[in-house]
Amino acid sequence: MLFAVTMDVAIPHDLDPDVRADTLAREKAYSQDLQRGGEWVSIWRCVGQYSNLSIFDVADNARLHEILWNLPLFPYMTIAVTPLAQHPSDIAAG
Ligand SMILES: O=C(O)C[C@H]1C=CC(=O)O1
Repeated sequence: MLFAVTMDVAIPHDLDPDVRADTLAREKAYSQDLQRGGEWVSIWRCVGQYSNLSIFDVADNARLHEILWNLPLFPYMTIAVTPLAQHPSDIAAG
């Protein structure tokens, strides 16, 4: 199942710098592991925002929830999920 997910990040300015650095490093490793595994298909920076738009290809809603819930930055994110379906005009779909 395909999902488009936007993640808006708002890390508190007074967060301990070591905690911030550790959280960001764990977030990057977590994201890249899932990208290598094929579930996190792509990640794009939303221009001018501390925000990304990502495409996920996962087994079901529960799996996407598990992935998002375990993001190291989850406590500092506002997340929006859009389920995707094939578009009838998509030439790649045949
Ligand atoms: O920078 C971000 O958009 C937040 C986050 C999501 C994955 C990742 O590596 O960082």
